[in-house]
Amino acid sequence: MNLVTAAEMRRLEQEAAALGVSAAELMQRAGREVADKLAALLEPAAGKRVIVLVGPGNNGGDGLVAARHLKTAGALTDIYLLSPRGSDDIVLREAVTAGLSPLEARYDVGFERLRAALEEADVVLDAVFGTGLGRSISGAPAAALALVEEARNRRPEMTVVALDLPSGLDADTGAIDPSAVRADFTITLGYAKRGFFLFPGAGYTGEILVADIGLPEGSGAGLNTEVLDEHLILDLLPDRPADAHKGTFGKVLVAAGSPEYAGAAVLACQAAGRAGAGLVTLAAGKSLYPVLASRLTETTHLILPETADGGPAPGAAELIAGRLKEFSAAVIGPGLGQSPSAAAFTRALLAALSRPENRASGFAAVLDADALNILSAESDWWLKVDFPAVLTPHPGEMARLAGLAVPRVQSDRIELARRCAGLWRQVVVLKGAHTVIASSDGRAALAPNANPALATAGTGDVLAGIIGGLLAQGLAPFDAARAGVYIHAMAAESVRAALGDCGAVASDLLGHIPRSFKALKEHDHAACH
Ligand SMILES: NC(=O)C1=CN([C@@H]2O[C@H](COP(=O)(O)OP(=O)(O)OC[C@H]3O[C@@H](n4cnc5c(N)ncnc54)[C@H](O)[C@@H]3O)[C@@H](O)[C@H]2O)[C@H](O)CC1
Ligand SMILES: [K+]
Repeated sequence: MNLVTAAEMRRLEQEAAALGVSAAELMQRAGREVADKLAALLEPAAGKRVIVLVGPGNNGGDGLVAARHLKTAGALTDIYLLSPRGSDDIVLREAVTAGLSPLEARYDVGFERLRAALEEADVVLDAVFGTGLGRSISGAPAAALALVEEARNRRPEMTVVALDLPSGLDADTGAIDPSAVRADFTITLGYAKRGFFLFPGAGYTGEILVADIGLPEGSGAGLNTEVLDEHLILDLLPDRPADAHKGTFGKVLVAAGSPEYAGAAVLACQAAGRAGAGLVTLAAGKSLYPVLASRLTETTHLILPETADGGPAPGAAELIAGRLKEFSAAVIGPGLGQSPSAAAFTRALLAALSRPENRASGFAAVLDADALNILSAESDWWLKVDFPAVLTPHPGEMARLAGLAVPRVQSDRIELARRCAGLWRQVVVLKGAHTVIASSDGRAALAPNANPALATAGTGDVLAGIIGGLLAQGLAPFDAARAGVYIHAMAAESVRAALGDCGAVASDLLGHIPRSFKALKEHDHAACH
């Protein structure tokens, strides 16, 4: 599903106008679509009490058109003008002609009429501000939204529906005005807005419904930001031919683990296998072998010589380099640690991978965790990653890679990931609530959900393994990253459904990975038959 900024939405409206679909016509379609979707939510609409809060601009205009259609559908509809609208306002005149008597804030002393209406309302339709919000909300709009919040706290059965977006939510950044009211539903026009998938805004939309307002065919062609959905992911997943053998599904080399973080190697290897790789080989230090081998039944081992401190010895990377052509993918970093020996090993391994003669065609690697931290210690580090890679930083690792502070990373997640993917010429997976996946060609995708069950040690190792497993099966880096993030999120959702928000651990995800693939394919099968 494409996402837009406010400016992109305005451009689409202008393109529609150039094709003969006027703003007035778009408003009529928008209002009618909003009314239809709201009536479907209310089913039946007849007899339900709806109050439409109308702002000064086109968002308010949409609200007036919706109010008229809701009245026609039998809803007991009130319109409440937060600001005066011009006497030549066609949609206001149409509403009045249809028998709606607008209440006006300017005449409503102490907001008594609004308070009374809110005591009986089944639904509040928030048509105060949309993509034209330009400054902090104050005056009557702020007072009215505060009364909605109060009424909803008193009467939780009252439903708040945002028109296009919750008033006070920044369509581009997800920033929230203090007056913003959380919506139970957001009926958004044309395309969902980027701010719906950026916190704190992501916590204000409620369920998102997209209203088709008849933008011209292909209007989304120039858009470069999407939110992942199952149809997209299904198209990306590798085939599983019946006559397959383990070589069909590729071989992953995992360079991970250290005495302090042995579990990361276990999680990454198991996740790669669970994601469908044909064979997983773990390159880790000799002293770790007994522990890891006891935890990894299906994994084979490339045992590395060690230094006294338990890190990879010099020559360990060359040992791997000599076998690299056996592998279609690698996962480098989980639990490696940042000891001098681990740093030297990582740099040598990346240098070996940067020589094409060492790589199978189509090879790609996931660089995760300590591999990223070790890289970021060097200036122009991206010049040393001269092979296809998927970088999977969390915000702290991204900050170090980009040379920025974490708040700066978090304040501009989509565009920063996109810019860095272009500069570093790699796929960047910026993890966090609504993980961003950016490609060097300018495309960006967002994970559809934000799941606190993922905020625990080791889930990143699992994600790195899943992406490595998909790369091994021949997916291009951007495809493997998008599919991996989506499957990882699906697995987390089913873990949360089974275990709740607290107490799930990363290894709980593993069994849910194949189930997520299965659920996707069964859902597709059901949808097609
Ligand atoms: N997407 C589409 O194809 C269509 C969308 N429509 C709707 O248009 C709004 C955007 O309308 P716009 O008039 O640009 O702005 P708003 O209605 O969001 O804001 C109202 C108006 O208020 C002023 N303003 C801004 N911030 C404040 C503030 N804090 N306090 C007071 N006043 C403020 C400013 O002048 C704004 O212009 C979009 O969301 C859709 O709902 C089209 O109607 C149909 C096509
Ligand atoms: K709104």
